[in-house]
Amino acid sequence: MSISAKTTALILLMGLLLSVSAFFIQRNVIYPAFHDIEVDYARNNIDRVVRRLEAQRETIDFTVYDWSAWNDTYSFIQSGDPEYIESNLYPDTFLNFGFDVALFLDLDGQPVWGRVFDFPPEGGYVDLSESYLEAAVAAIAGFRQRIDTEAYIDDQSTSGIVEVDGIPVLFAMRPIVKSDGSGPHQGYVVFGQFLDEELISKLSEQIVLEFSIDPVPDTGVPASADTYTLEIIDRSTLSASKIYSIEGTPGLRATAILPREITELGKEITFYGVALLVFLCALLAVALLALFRWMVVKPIMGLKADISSISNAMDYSLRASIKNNDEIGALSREFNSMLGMIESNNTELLRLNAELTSKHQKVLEIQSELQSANAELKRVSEHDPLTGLSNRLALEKKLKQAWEILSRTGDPLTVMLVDIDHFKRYNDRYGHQAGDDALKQVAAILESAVQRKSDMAARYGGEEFLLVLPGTDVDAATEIAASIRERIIAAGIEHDSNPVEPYLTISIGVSTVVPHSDLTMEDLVSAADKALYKVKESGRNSFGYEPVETTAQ
Ligand SMILES: Nc1nc2c(ncn2[C@@H]2O[C@H](COP(=O)(O)OP(=O)(O)OP(=O)(O)O)[C@@H](O)[C@H]2O)c(=O)[nH]1
Repeated sequence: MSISAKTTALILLMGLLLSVSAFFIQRNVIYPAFHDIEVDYARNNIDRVVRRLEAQRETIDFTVYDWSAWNDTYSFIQSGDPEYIESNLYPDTFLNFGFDVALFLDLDGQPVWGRVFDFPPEGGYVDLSESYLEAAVAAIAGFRQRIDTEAYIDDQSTSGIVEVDGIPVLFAMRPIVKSDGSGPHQGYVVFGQFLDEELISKLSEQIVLEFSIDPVPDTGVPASADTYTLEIIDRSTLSASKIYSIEGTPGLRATAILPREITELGKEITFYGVALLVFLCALLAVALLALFRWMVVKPIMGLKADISSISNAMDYSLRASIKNNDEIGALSREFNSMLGMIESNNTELLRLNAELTSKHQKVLEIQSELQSANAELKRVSEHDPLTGLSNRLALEKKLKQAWEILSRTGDPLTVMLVDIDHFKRYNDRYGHQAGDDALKQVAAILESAVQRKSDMAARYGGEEFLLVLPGTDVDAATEIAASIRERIIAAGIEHDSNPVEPYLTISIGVSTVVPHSDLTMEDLVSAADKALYKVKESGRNSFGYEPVETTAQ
């Protein structure tokens, strides 16, 4: 797997991890945070509804307070004077003060005066007293028990919600006292307001929030101030409810249907956040990869191409180009330094090789000279310097070798001892130099007379020569000896002091034997010598044969 592929995989993995992390962070942290904000928002809104209802109750209570601590009301409740009603409590008074129900109760809770009006939106009013007054008194009168008559009477009041013919009525009740707040109290003033659709709609407009109310039966269990009910209706709406309690008694459940804009916003932010992150990760991955390829892969591939071309060309004087001052640049420098070392080693190697070749050449020359010298030494050591024939040393080696070979093959070995007749006289007559020349001439004739490769003509000593003829029997030897004598005569070398003939003559002693262990080489040569002696005795210029006799014989 290439570095590029590994890096791509790593970056993609990191991008994936980042995106997954972002997704889970958005889902488990940000989205729940939005949800909490939405819940707070819902609670705040339903609290606004409850506060608005409470404000409405306070308004009623404030109005009740005005009317209950008024000397005219105090007198009215005692006297029942209709003048008070006619002067103050006509329908418009209801409308102006914002109540629908007005009750003046005596200390026993019996109505001294009471009216129930409805004010339709189209104007005017409807007197509902006949239908609802009795029910309203029955529902409300009992609340006077909540007023503590032993306490400072001017501070006493009570409020509540009752249902009159299925419609909740928000009311306030206070004891009737004198204008200065003193008592004893003489009954109770109650003003109430129908919490009908019209009023709820009006209140909704005021707080810019639609809500609805439902009566809550008094179970006797006080509702907690923090009792909220939140229900998700669908993706875009939720319902928030809270019990509106008065003096600890649950009265109404206020419910608002709220848009889930915050959650939707959270979802959108989560979605777009993750999408943006994924996009940025992809962008970053592409950018990082491009950067990586440009900064790392490209220089490495460049270095690889340089190395390949240098390696293929095997030219270590070339250098890799250094384009960056970073780790890859350092690598290129190291490579170049290594090339320098290789080049220097190569040069040294070539120099050493040339030196070695030259030395080898010299050794070969010396070897050749040595061989020549050896050959010359051998030649000199085995040849006679005057005649060029083999000398005694070579002769003895030859004889020994031929003796050993022929003793195995059973072939005959002939030796001929050749001696120049009266050579002393020749020297005396012609001089020693002429003697040397004559020796050379005789040697040349002897050399040409032995034809086989295995034959040898050697200078035996002085004017004596010995011919060694392996494989030559007596007959052939006799022929050769005769031929040699004739060739010497034919040479016609003047020797006028020779008593035999006026030219140079020779005498030859021949002996032939099949070598065997009972004889020695010396026996053979001795026989030839004996034959020569006999020839010399019998007048010279001839040849003679003498068989071999063992030393023992
Ligand atoms: N010029 C020359 N003479 C040599 C050489 N070697 C030996 N001689 C001579 O050869 C002569 C041999 O003489 P002798 O041994 O008496 O024999 P000869 O005179 O040949 O008599 P016969 O052999 O009996 O016929 C001597 O005078 C030697 O000096 C040589 O290398 N050069």
